[in-house]
Amino acid sequence: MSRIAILGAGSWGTALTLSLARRGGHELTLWAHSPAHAEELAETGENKRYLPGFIVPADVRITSKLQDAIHGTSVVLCVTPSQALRSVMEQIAPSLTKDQVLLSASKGIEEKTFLRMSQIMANYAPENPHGTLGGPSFAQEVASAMPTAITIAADDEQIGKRLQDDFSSSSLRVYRNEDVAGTELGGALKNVIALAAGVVTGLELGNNAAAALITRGMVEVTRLAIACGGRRETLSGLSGIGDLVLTCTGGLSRNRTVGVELGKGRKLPEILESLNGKVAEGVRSTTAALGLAARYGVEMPITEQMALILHQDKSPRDAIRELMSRPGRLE
Ligand SMILES: NC(=O)C1=CN([C@@H]2O[C@H](COP(=O)(O)OP(=O)(O)OC[C@H]3O[C@@H](n4cnc5c(N)ncnc54)[C@H](O)[C@@H]3O)[C@@H](O)[C@H]2O)C=CC1
Ligand SMILES: O=C(CO)COP(=O)(O)O
Repeated sequence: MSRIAILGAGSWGTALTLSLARRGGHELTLWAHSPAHAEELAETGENKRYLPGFIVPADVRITSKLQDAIHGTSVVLCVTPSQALRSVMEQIAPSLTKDQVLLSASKGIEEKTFLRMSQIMANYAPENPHGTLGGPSFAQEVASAMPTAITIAADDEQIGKRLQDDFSSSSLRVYRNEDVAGTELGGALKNVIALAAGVVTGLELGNNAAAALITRGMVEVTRLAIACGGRRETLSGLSGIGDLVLTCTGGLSRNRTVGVELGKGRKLPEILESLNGKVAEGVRSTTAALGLAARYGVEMPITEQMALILHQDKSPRDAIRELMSRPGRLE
């Protein structure tokens, strides 16, 4: 049995809580950022705002107090939006004991520092074991117990095996690897490409264009991940091509949806407003991805055009035209 704190009661934190509860054998605490949200969750069991239609079992403890949430747990699962992880780590670091495993399930890169989630966790808790959870996994489908395969990466093999066992169930198949950097970057960078795939769909450019975008997107994601220390095999796996395909083609993706709306000509602030507090990580990870690309001298033409659309109001049609008119090159 593990005592697990789930930090983040958005759709993914809630879906993982439901999945862990269904597996059974754990003591679970779910932390919600807002006290009002925690109160509503504790009272009704339903996460009406972020994952309506599912009931969190009554034996899952709900709290809005971070110290209470992590106290006495063996695993601390961080599932906040990426840009909020630093603030959570700052608050919990003084109370952590060295044996508590820190596992991130967020998919983003910190905007100002270009750091991955595990690097932020290691900054605040260098002696704690840590890992990351990735792979193609829409929260609604996991919450519905639809068959899903994910991957958990941890540098320490024994920790990885323990986490694999903790999360595995009849509807959640968990693979394992030791490439934390590759797994995190696969998850974060696919969001940028999903925005671009959405743009292509919103512009009604056809299936050929979408397939080209996904394929060339994968090339630049892989290039950067490898430059940052990731392994090519990881990018060919669930947290690379698996998550990229899901997010670029699945109607449930928030990132793809933002791209579709941009392609249709709507403006970013208005689109973000209509997400009603739900996070589309790619919007802020695009800048960080470009920062990393510059640091490592990696070419990322799709990411570059996506940044111009998002942050400099470039017309999506002009961005695609520019991608199409790049000089011919070897594949
Ligand atoms: N929803 C999904 O299907 C999946 C999401 N993820 C990742 O999980 C992470 C969390 O996303 P979702 O659960 O989808 O979020 P969401 O979009 O459902 O909800 C946003 C969450 O952020 C919280 N929040 C807002 N400001 C905060 C702050 N300052 N500090 C802490 N929390 C704050 C809100 O209370 C809410 O719980 C993201 O990195 C996302 O990429 C990963 C796999 C699947
Ligand atoms: O990461 C996801 C599925 O694996 C969810 O993607 P979105 O954040 O685009 O909804």
